[in-house]
Amino acid sequence: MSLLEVKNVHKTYDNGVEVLKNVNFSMERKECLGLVGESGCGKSTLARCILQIESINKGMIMFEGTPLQNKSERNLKPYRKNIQAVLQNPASALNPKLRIKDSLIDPYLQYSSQAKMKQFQYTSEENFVAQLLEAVELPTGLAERFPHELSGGQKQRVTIARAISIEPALIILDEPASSLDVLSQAAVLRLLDELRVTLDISYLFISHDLSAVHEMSQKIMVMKEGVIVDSFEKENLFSMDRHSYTQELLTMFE
Ligand SMILES: Nc1ncnc2c1ncn2[C@@H]1O[C@H](COP(=O)(O)OP(=O)(O)OP(=O)(O)O)[C@@H](O)[C@H]1O
Repeated sequence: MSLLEVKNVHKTYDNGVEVLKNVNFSMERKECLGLVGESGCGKSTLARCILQIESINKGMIMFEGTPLQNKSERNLKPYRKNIQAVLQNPASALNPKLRIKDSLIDPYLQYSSQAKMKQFQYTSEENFVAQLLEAVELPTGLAERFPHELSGGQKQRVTIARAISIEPALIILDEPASSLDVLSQAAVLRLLDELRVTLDISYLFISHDLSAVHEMSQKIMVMKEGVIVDSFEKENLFSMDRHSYTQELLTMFE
């Protein structure tokens, strides 16, 4: 059984614009699936539909074989624990009024009854926060600070630490490094790649940057105007039978 299955998904916003058109794909455990496409093609809408923040008009989104739509918030809780997200802007993901330690402990407090922990052991709040900061290569001294006292790269590492803290099966990474400078981008992507292997997590890695997607993913999907136009194993990116749009994106490949 696949970890995530997206079947014939259509999404139209209230303004009548059809943003997702018959989207189909599945994801396996421990893999990184890349989704690339230009701005406005519907990538973040798809992410929000999988996260059950946005409803779909047609189709099905299944996690470990169970359809997620039409579930009550109470019945969705185990899935919310298992599908976490790291988004583009870390500043808006962190509560400015909370110290880093309080932001880090919050998902565990919400989901501890659902969390079967393998990697991070909760013995005390201080120790748990220290394990998380260490996992994302931040000094433990940052625990007492507020978000505005951290750099963009450090803030994004904190949001990654929050996402992994409850050991989800899947993390949706929506442009996780795009707001950072080039050096921090590379460092954050390397960290994410290492964490996926250490923690046995799957990623849906969403980006407009084909080279970053190629670097991170085992499989790649290409989206254009709400349609998955191409889908292939990473090794086949340069193959001659790629869709013309993938070939267009390849001309910008760094
Ligand atoms: N809440 C909304 N209501 C109406 N239209 C929306 C809404 N959110 C997004 N859209 C529209 O849906 C389309 C897809 O947007 P989406 O954010 O999913 O694209 P994207 O590929 O993630 O783009 P980007 O990389 O710039 O974030 C765009 O035309 C956008 O204007």
